[in-house]
Amino acid sequence: MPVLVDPAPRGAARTGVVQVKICGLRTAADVDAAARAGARYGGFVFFPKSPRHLEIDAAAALAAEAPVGLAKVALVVNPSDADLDALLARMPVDILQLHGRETPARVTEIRTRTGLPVMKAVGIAEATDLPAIAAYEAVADQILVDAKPPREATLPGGNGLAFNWRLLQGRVWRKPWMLAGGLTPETVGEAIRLTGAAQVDVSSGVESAPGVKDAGAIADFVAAAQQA
Ligand SMILES: O=C(O)c1ccccc1N[C@@H]1O[C@H](COP(=O)(O)O)[C@@H](O)[C@H]1O
Repeated sequence: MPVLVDPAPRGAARTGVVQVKICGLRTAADVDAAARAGARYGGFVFFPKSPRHLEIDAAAALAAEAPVGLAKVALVVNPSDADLDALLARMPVDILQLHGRETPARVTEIRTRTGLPVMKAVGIAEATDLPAIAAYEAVADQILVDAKPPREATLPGGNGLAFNWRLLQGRVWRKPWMLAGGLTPETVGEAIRLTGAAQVDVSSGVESAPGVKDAGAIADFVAAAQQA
């Protein structure tokens, strides 16, 4: 599996087909639905408080059967070295998604230690949150631009919450980035048009219940993103 970097990552001047990540895959049918729909990335969540959480062996079994074209993204939150060692000893992972309070120094450490591409999530609610993206693009391979979770939220992501996409208009970053946060088959086209995102990520927006993926919604989401 080659390192996944979008050919035209630098902001609004998007060219080519939008690449899609379907996050929170929990069953073989979910993996199949994502791959058949044309998703580029499949996300596996390792966060026990999430309805999408998987034990390592369950995720490893799904990952082993995933088609080559679907990059396997392991979503972890403030992982210790021991957590990472345990995960990577048992599961083939193409990209690590860091979705906690990992500092830029910790991102560098994890990238060096694991040798894997790292995608760092940055939460956005207002313009003052944007400078964090620059700090992380210096050290991560990709940035996941997500909605900032509300203070009372149990999950650091996967809350089905969108942010004001206009905040990203005209912004240019050096590294590839992916738009996330409350996207749905109905809204992803507008989100892409407003932000110029070349990559998008969804979890709640393609579910019939928390943690239960809907194959039809996955197909609709990927089609809408690719047609935007
Ligand atoms: O999906 C989860 O349960 C989750 C848990 C902990 C951290 C992140 C999580 N999901 C990520 O959040 C964004 C947005 O998700 P949504 O589409 O708004 O539901 C996405 O990147 C997921 O990978």
